[in-house]
Amino acid sequence: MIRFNAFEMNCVGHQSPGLWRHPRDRSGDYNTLAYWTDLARLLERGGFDGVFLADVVGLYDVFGGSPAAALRQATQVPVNDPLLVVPAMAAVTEHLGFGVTVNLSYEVPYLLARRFTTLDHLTSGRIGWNVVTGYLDSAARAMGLDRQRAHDDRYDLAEEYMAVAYALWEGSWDDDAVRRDRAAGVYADPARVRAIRHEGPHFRVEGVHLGEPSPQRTPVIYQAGTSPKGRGFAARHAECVFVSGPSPQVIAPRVAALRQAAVEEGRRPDDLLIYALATLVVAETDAKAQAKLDEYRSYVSHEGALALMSGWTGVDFSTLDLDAEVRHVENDAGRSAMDNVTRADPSRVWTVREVAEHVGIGGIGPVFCGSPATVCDALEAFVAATGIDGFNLAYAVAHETFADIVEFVVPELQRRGRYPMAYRDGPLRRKLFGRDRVDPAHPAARHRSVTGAA
Ligand SMILES: Cc1cc2nc3c(=O)[nH]c(=O)nc-3n(C[C@H](O)[C@H](O)[C@H](O)COP(=O)(O)O)c2cc1C
Repeated sequence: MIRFNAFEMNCVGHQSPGLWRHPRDRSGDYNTLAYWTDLARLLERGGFDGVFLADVVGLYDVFGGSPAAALRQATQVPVNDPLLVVPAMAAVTEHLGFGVTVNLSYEVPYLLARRFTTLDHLTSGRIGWNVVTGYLDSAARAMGLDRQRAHDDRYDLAEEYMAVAYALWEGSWDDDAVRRDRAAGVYADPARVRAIRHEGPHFRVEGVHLGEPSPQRTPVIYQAGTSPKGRGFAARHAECVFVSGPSPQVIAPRVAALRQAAVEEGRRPDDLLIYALATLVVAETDAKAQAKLDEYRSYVSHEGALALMSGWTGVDFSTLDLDAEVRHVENDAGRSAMDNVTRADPSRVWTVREVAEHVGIGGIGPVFCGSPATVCDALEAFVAATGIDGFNLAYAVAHETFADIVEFVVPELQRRGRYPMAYRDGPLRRKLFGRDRVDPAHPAARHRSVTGAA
């Protein structure tokens, strides 16, 4: 089976800088409820596993040393809170999952754990957390730091953060703690609820989790870092992993390394569902699809694309000649973004111009363009070449790109027996993995048997 996620963000244009100017693009309506409820209904009609909401808490101000280009081009700014649109989407759907990005570097674990518990209740167990640590110094400065933590230290902090969150979700309330016994006048049995006690280098927490047990308790954990340190984190914690790169040559070794790392952590290779970034431009015929893509491309903003790339990599692309070759640099921004256009595929050399053109539609992932048959052939070939489980689909034009996928691609994949015909019932984790609670081999499960009363 090939699985689909929709890649979205509570902002304008997300991964296709400049296309907000397209006359049919709706992403400028991101600050209305109808934008999100229409999207949710559409994706559920197409049997998508979920909508994955990206987020950043800073501005893309690396390009030209200022946020001017990002602001001009709506390069992931303005950006609203991703968690707050989830209840509206949940209210109009029954099955769609919600993988929501929250950067833990600037959130208190005790409060964030409660927000996820709240959403797990309100979505009937359809919430997931894309755990990120950020890559923008602008975010760190806005939060009172001089710069962000060093790359690998961010993952160390994340490791401790997860232990606190798991203890709150899994260890504070027993399964039978909530009695709701009207006759006895007992809502919750105090003997079955306890404070978690954590003391580590970054966090000291003593407290009872504020929310009562939700359907999944721990949200489905998503992760998207593929540096060696990021991969280790994913191998321990992630249930779903998002990878991105321009070609199977870049993606395949990352997928193999992730599954191998999961095995080294005592998990099974298929305990990870891996989704690769891609954008599909599809129409009745190859010629019509190509015409559509050409028209989309005429709206691409190169400045916006390079502002994005500069933010992801921490390298100011405005200082480079458009025809210069992109060379590898290591710094404290994201590592995989730079690798994608440098050392991940030594057979391919990228100029700055080529990066701008490529990133302009759907970010750093590939664009598959053509008739339903052509696109489905390409998707099947990509899966066979990489070992991924599905695609994290970006849009060129909101919501037209997803509407085309639901109309053209999903039925063709179903006809080929490569796409689910219906959702499974139950929480997101049951739909994806056949169980409501984390697998016993997952580190969250270790926090289940805490003893001692509050
Ligand atoms: C498909 C995809 C989506 C991502 N979404 C976000 C996001 O929404 N917010 C964020 O701060 N980082 C996001 N990231 C960045 C990762 O969380 C991570 O910081 C980045 O890939 C660098 O990690 P690495 O150096 O371990 O590779 C995303 C990465 C990928 C591949």
